[in-house]
Amino acid sequence: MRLVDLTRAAGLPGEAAGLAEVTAITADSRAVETGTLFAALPGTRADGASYIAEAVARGAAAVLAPSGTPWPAGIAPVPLLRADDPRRALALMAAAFHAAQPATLIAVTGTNGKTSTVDFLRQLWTLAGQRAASIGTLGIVAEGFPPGPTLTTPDPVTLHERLAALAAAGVARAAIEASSHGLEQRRLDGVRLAAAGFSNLTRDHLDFHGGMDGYRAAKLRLFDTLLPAGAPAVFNADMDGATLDWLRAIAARRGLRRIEVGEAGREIRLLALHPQTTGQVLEIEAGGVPQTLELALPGRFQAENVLMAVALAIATGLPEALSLAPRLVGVRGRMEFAARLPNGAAVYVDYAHTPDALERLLMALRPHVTGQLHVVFGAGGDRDPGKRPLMGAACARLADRCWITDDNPRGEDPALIRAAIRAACPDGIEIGDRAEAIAVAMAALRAGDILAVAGKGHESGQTIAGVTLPFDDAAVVKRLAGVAP
Ligand SMILES: CC(=O)N[C@H]1[C@@H](OP(=O)(O)OP(=O)(O)OC[C@H]2O[C@@H](n3ccc(=O)[nH]c3=O)[C@H](O)[C@@H]2O)O[C@H](CO)[C@@H](O)[C@@H]1O[C@H](C)C(=O)N[C@@H](C)C(=O)N[C@H](CCC(=O)O)C(=O)O
Ligand SMILES: Nc1ncnc2c1ncn2[C@@H]1O[C@H](COP(=O)(O)OP(=O)(O)OP(=O)(O)O)[C@@H](O)[C@H]1O
Ligand SMILES: N[C@H](CCC[C@H](N)C(=O)O)C(=O)O
Ligand SMILES: [Mg+2]
Repeated sequence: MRLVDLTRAAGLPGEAAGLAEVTAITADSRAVETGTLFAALPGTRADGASYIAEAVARGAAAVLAPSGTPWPAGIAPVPLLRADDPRRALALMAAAFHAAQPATLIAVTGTNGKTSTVDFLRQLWTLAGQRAASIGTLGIVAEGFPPGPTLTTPDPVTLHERLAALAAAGVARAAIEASSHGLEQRRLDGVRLAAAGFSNLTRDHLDFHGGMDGYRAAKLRLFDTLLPAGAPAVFNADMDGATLDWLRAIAARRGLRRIEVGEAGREIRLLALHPQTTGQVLEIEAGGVPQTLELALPGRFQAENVLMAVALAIATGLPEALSLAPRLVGVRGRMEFAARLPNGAAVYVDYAHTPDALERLLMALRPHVTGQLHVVFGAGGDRDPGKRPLMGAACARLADRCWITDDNPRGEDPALIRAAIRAACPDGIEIGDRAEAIAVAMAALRAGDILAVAGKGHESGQTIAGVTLPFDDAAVVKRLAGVAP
């Protein structure tokens, strides 16, 4: 592709482009080959500008860099494109380079519920006989596609290459998770969105965003910058009032088609929720019509995610979405039933790794407990340390027995992470080794008890001191329970 066409797509002046041809785009100097456009981005650990010389030596056809970046001394010149917002320019260029995208693309953001909601959307479309994909923490889920990388929101170069491949394979519908990191880093700026959803905003990722205001602002970009005017915007009306007010104001200012779901919802209102043995019956009012909806999924948070997915599907042309919802099945690692012990006690695996998610999970399990509710949990290293005592407090308040263990300590001392949790969960029993903690907790279960193994959900590895070893909560539970995986 001609460099000048890429600069145009990114809204940059074209003079620097000359006659150069671009055969690939990357933000990683190590992946540069002859003809590649190298985006030199300042990051959290390194500055891409310091790799310009290496990229040129490898044959870069052009370089994209932040405004003001000097050309390194002694390096043969190639076209240098300077942008005030180089990450956005990169995303727009990647979109132009790969061109095709599924016609109906929906983005879902919020602290919790993104993976579940995009999975439910893919399921709804598939149940309706349409080829569909979901993209996010579980990778790319689409028939015939490998899962690929598992950032919640992929980098724009990978994303647009995959979106084009999906479109070429006839996948016309896709739902994608918009993480706050992804939105902040402009990973989605080149995506042509048909609709977007916002589930909730509670504490997470403050290490990256500095505070709740920065975290919220990153998520609001989906609505104030990325979603085209007139497009449907679905909000869970039960989220915190401050964020909902922001969203409503943005929707009004930008002419978005606002749709609200939840107990306080307008378009789909949740009137009552009746837990059943393995699922729940919802009383709802949809489009002003009272009706019941039977779900094969337990837990109020799952009901909220289903209503969000249904509203997004209806808003983008699937009127039968509500009638398909009873056929939705659970998402890997999200309130996943893992095993029942001979005495009847049940074990669930879930991805709750924030204070709110733990609270919602334990509240969802409580109606099913006739004995005691147990939870095995920890907190990830190299992530917001402030959430650790809050996670401890949520478990201390809502579970009967807490087992504090390691999640992914990454580069941190696991004992210090556990101590930070225990400060707010003093009765928690500390067992660092995760498999041992699960085994001890399972051995303590009596008839009528439920154990939640929280924090790692679908994850297939545990990262300790920077090394990831195979570890799968559900597999450990099943092995201990003597159940086939
Ligand atoms: C904090 C963060 O999001 N970092 C992501 C970001 O890295 P970065 O820009 O900070 O990169 P850096 O290492 O400082 O390097 C700066 C630049 O120099 C380049 N470089 C570096 C070395 C070299 O030899 N040559 C070279 O060109 C790098 O490619 C990069 O462009 O861009 C990288 C490439 O796309 C990502 O791999 C990396 O994700 C890291 C691994 C990560 O852990 N991200 C997590 C926190 C994340 O994004 N999580 C969210 C949220 C999950 C949730 O919702 O819970 C997600 O969407 O997954
Ligand atoms: N709507 C919700 N409200 C509150 N908690 C939820 C909700 N949906 C899911 N959860 C909790 O959060 C966990 C993660 O859910 P899910 O993977 O769907 O969220 P996510 O937003 O994709 O998370 P991540 O940011 O890690 O990708 C679940 O296992 C559950 O404990
Ligand atoms: N996307 C989240 C996942 C957290 C999962 C949990 N197991 C942990 O390691 O903290 C993050 O990177 O913060
Ligand atoms: Mg996710």
